[in-house]
Amino acid sequence: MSGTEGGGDQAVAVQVAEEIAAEQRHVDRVYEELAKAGVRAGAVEADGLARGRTDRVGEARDEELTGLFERDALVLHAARRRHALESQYEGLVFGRLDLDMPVRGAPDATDGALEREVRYIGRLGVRDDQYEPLVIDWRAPAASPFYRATPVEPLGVLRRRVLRCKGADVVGVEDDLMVPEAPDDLVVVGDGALMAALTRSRGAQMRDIVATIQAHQDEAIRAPGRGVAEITGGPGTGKTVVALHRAAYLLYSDRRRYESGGILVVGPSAAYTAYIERVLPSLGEDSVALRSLGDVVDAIGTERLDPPEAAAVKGSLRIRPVLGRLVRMDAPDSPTELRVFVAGQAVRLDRRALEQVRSRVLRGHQRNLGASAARLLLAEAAYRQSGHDDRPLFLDRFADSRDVDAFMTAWWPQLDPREVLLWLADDDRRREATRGLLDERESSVLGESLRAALGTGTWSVADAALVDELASRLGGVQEGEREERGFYEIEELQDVSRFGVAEVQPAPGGDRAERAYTTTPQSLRDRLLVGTVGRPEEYAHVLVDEAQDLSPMQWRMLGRRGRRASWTVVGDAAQSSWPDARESETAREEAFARLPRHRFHMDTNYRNAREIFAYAEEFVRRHVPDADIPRAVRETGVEPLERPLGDTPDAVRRAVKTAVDDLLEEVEGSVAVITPDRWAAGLADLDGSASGRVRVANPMSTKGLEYDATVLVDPDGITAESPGGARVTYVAMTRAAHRMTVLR
Ligand SMILES: Nc1ncnc2c1ncn2[C@@H]1O[C@H](COP(=O)(O)OP(=O)(O)OP(=O)(O)O)[C@@H](O)[C@H]1O
Repeated sequence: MSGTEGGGDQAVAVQVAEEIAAEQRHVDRVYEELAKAGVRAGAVEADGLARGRTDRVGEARDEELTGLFERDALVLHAARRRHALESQYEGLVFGRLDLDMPVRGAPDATDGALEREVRYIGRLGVRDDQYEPLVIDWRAPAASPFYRATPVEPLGVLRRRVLRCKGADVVGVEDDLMVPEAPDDLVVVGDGALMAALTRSRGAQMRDIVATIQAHQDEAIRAPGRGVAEITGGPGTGKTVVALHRAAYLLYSDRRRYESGGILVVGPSAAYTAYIERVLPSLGEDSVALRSLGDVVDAIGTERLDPPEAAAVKGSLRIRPVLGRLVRMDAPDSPTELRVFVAGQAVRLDRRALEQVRSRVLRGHQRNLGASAARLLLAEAAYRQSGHDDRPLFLDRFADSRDVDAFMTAWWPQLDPREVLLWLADDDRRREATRGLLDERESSVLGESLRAALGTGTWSVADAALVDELASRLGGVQEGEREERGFYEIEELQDVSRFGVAEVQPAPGGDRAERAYTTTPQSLRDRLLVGTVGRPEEYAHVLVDEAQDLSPMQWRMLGRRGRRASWTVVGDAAQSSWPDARESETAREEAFARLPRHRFHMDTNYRNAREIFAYAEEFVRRHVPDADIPRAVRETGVEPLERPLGDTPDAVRRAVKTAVDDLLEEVEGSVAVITPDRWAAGLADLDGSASGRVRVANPMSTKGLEYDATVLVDPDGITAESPGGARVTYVAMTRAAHRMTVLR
């Protein structure tokens, strides 16, 4: 404790209580105003979000702010209705600045006249009836000294105070002094808010860090919206949490652009999206689309991972020409010649003639959009072959012919990209598609992986990018040309099985005329084809986390969603699990086109206690000499424990159980058992034990996550079985905040 002279603990406690009481009075006023604003806002809530756009820097003019605060109050009202703005530790108001600012309106700021100013900082801005600011949104320019001020460059700040609130109650204050001596009227209490935040136990979900953003993090958060912001740094340096705050900042700074254009946040797994999903709502923002990599493409949605060898083939750019061949192939059961009577004349076009027509059409059209062009070219070819003497008449009859209609349906069907991908499960087609492009082994691994999709009724995460690529080459399925499959007549249907449906149930609700139906897919194959793959939705901003793991094909998939977007890209090469970094880099550059780059490097590890990170550091230096090593800031005085693993499943289980029980005693929150697949089965039942505090996870699925404590099972086994080898083990070693036990 500093700034208090003499006096015992009791005197300090009294002082702290007084400070808390004073802050409580302000917080109470804020909530009162909010309640009033809520009533005022009711009528005009709808246009709240449409108002207010600020991209200015520096001091804002009052009139500008009025619009903003009003909007914020409205937005808050709406947000509260939706989420009741749940606040775990820091509430709506979390900060206070006491500044010495040049007297306003003074003829010359250099005359040294200063006046004291107090600003409260919160998740959203609130004004009173007189439009006096009660709380400033953390993203507003006027709030930036809260994050940027340092004792070296105080920016006018004397004291920065973090308020800890539970709901509407102030429960603590933590101060940082920015000047050598506190002025007499400013009390300074606490040990600093950052350490207090870092020592806390971690919940099941990531929290916002709005009260303790550090200056170098703030630079990345407030970086210009255009172009590509690249955030790099080692484990636990706050890359993810900073990127999420940046998304909230972008929405604030240019709401019109980012709210209507949309922000897409992509992470490695569903566990990751579940882990981060509360951060943005806690900042009052809920208009961001969170997706895992297996869930980016409509109608796919999967978490199943291919074996590493198959994932490597499917993720590489070398698969593109294979897909190119598929798009040109005959559909199964396609006719090999055209025989029709047109205008009294027999016509026959053989396979070669048909192929020529197809090639010409595909040069200028996507396949699903080329049927009309193909029909015109067929007509010309048929006319030439027929020797008919009246060209217009012949072409006219050809256009009207029912037989030609039937032929076209069979020869140029609308192709669902998923069905086309499944052609690779057929050995003959697969060989034809991969000949000279993939080696024997790669080709057969590819075939097996699609048979696995058919065998399980689920796509793999890598398949999503292939379906997306095929969809962009084939063009959207033209509904009019597709066989009618409307469910409006389904009640009359006796046999629905030919639609791939085993059971049809009227969905609850809705009147009869527009009643919807839920259907139970019939076979595993049909399950793969549920829904439709539409055009990719495009976004104004795309934020990619764990970017080092994206395959080149996945970069292309995201590129299609960000053709006009700005980007935030987060990653650490040393944690990469993708084998060919250079190929990935190429695809990534293509996605960013020529956008300007802004690079931010994070070098402080806020997650791992220093003792835990030292253990991981020693490991990674041996295996990845050029790893980006951050500096851990917090000590616990407790070294990671190393214990023997045992060599039978029973012995392993006993060792894990003991380690878990010990850790449950030592930490308050979560304990994860991170294990290679070979021991996973024997440990599965520990998952969810101790009232959900224990998690059993495989190393890949812990990417981006953190726990209070971890039991790292058989690190050598993890290295041996992961395609990313030691890099994946490094990920697993850097998940624990407070304690780690290693069984080897
Ligand atoms: N300024 C801060 N104040 C409080 N906590 C912070 C701060 N910066 C980061 N943290 C905490 O540090 C932890 C690690 O952050 P995060 O997961 O964003 O790191 P990361 O760089 O993405 O890690 P990794 O690459 O290992 O997944 C989180 O618990 C986060 O809340």
